[in-house]
Parts: sequence; structure tokens; C-alpha cells
Amino acid sequence: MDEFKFIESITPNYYRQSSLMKGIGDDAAVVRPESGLEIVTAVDTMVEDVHFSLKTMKPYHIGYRVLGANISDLAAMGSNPAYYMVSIVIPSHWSDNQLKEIYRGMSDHAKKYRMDLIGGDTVSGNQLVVTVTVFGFVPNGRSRLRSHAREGDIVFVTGHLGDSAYGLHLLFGEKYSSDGAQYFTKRHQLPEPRVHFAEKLQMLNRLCLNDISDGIASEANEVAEASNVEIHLDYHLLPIRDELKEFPFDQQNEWVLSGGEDFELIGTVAEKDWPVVQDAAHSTNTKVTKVGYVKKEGQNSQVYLHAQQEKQILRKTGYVHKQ
Ligand SMILES: Nc1ncnc2c1ncn2[C@@H]1O[C@H](COP(=O)(O)OP(=O)(O)O)[C@@H](O)[C@H]1O
Ligand SMILES: Cc1ncc(C[n+]2csc(CCOP(=O)(O)OP(=O)(O)O)c2C)c(N)n1
Ligand SMILES: [Mg+2]
Ligand SMILES: [Mg+2]
Ligand SMILES: [Mg+2]
Repeated sequence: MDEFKFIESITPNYYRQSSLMKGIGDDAAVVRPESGLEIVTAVDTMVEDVHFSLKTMKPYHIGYRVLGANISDLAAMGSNPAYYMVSIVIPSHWSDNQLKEIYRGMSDHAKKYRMDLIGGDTVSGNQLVVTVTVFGFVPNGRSRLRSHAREGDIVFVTGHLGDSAYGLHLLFGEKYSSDGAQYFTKRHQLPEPRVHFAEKLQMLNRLCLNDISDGIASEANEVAEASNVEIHLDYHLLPIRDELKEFPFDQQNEWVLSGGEDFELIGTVAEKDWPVVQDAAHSTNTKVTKVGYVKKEGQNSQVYLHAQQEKQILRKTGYVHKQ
């Protein structure tokens, strides 16, 4: 299929968002935000053999997950997802049907949040690369910045940690036929970002959120650095599935602390606002766990991990791309 036929095949028949003035089909898309809202935007790329391989993902999963990784950044800012744009580099050996499946994965995920595909770019190349840019809206001043953690805050995480990394381990090992294993492979292939939970917290004046794409060790350090605070985490409080606990401690640690791609949220909130977080968790059916607290401001911005009466510095050990 040539570039123009391809674009025609992925152009939506209708748009859901009322702020859209012009979608696909001109030099650029045009959006008119409602007054009182700020635009939140993020971009993330997925590259074959770095973020997925056809051994670990079907084309549908690639689409579902690349948009999911982006939606997760919108959730981590406390915003409501609205639009996405897709830039794709297509090698000649990818079939029309495989490409259609990538777009079906994105479109199914977009539907959950009433998002519209409003543009993109199509080029041929040697390796499949999908880059998605997302746009969301947040009430003025309510973006959930990494710099918003304060002394005395409770530190919490949503869901379970390490599921996605364990799922990837199972996919590489081809030991994933049992029902139990499928829960983990699905967590890797079809992540569900915490949009509704974060939206429910929009009434809070101050809240710090970061999504866990590179592992909690990395994301907690990002919060500590941006807020200039110390973060203390208790290993025994971290939400870890029993299946992971059956593995040697080092292996378990690696998945839980540095595995990444869980697309859960880590947050900090004033103790007085903790019940609001618990209510949001309850009403959106989200597991939320208190895992630590924020100490001293203006000192060293370290993260400490407490386990068995010992305190260790938790370094930024997550996934790092090397240039
Ligand atoms: N190549 C780049 N050019 C400009 N900004 C970048 C680039 N790569 C990353 N950033 C910015 O650096 C910050 C951290 O990026 P990243 O670690 O990828 O965040 P996340 O894990 O939330 O996706 C973000 O503000 C992102 O927009
Ligand atoms: C085939 C394959 N190998 C390795 C991984 C593991 N992996 C790849 S990227 C990544 C970290 C997250 O990706 P990144 O591009 O850093 O996302 P961001 O932090 O920008 O959201 C991890 C854990 C994978 N998902 N698939
Ligand atoms: Mg990124
Ligand atoms: Mg992020
Ligand atoms: Mg990263």
C-alpha cells in the first residue's frame, strides 16, 4: 500500500472531542481548548528489538502499549487524555495486515478515553519505529509535577510492582501457557494506565505524581531530585505479587525496583489528603498502597530503602538508553 492509501485507511470516520477544529487532512491539526484548561503533551517512542520484538508482542499489543505508555504520562500529570498523533517508520517486510493491527491496538486503547487520532507522519525505513504524541487537558494549575513532594507527605503507589518485567521474563522463556502466567504477560503487553484514579484527585490543590516506566528506583529518585527532598521507602510495604516472591531475592528486586513498564503511579500527598486518595482508589477500583514518606526538604535529594532494620540508598537503577 502506498503512503496516501495508508493514510486514508487509518483516517477516522468521526471525532469524539468537541475542542477539535481540524483533524487529519491538512498541514497540521487545530485544537481550541476550553478556557480554564491547560494543555498537557508528551511523546514516547517504541522501537523494534528495544521495546518489543515479535516474540514478546503481537502487532495489536505494540499499538495498544505505545499509546498506553503515552496515556500513562498524561495520567501522571493528572490530565484528561484527548488527542494523539502517530509517526511511524515502516520496513518493507511489515504487511498491511500487521500495520492495520498496530492501529487497531491504538484505536481500541484510545476509545477507552475518548481520544481522537488527529495526525501523524508515515515514512519507510529499516526498523519498525512508532512514535506517539499525546495531548490532554488539565484544570489551570492542577498539573501533578514531580517537584510537588513536600516534607511529611505520604508516598504511595498504585497496583503491583514488577508484574510487567516478570511478564517479559515469561515471554522470553516461553513458559507462559498457564492461566496464572497469562496475567503477567498481559500486564506487559496490554498495560492499563491509571487515568481515572488520577482524574478523581483533581480537586486536590497539591499532589505529586510520576508514572513508573523505568522502575520505582528511577521514578522515586526523579521525584526526590525535582522536589529536593529525601524519600524513604519500606521494601516490606511494596505491593509485590506472591508469584514473584518465589524467586531469589536479587531477581525479585530487579523486577520490582528496576524492571519498569508497569505504568503504575508513584505519588506523594499531604497526610491530611490521604483519605481523598483512598476514596479515589476505592471509587475507581484501584489498589493503592502507602510505601513510605517524604523527609527533609533542601538537604540531599536521595531515596532510602528500608528493609530488615537496614537503610540503603536506592540508586537510579532503572532502564537507561545509552547514546
Ligand atoms: N530527545 C529529547 N528532546 C527533548 N526533550 C526530551 C528528549 N528526551 C526526553 N525529553 C524530555 O525529558 C523529560 C524526561 O523524559 P523521560 O525520562 O522519557 O520521561 P518519561 O519517563 O515520563 O517518558 C521529559 O520532559 C521529556 O519530554
Ligand atoms: C524486547 C524487549 N526487550 C527489553 C524490554 C525492556 N524495556 C525496554 S524499554 C524499557 C524502559 C521503558 O522505556 P523508555 O523508552 O525508557 O520509556 P519512558 O521512560 O520514556 O517512558 C524497558 C524496561 C522490552 N520491553 N522488550
Ligand atoms: Mg519518555
Ligand atoms: Mg513518565
Ligand atoms: Mg525511560
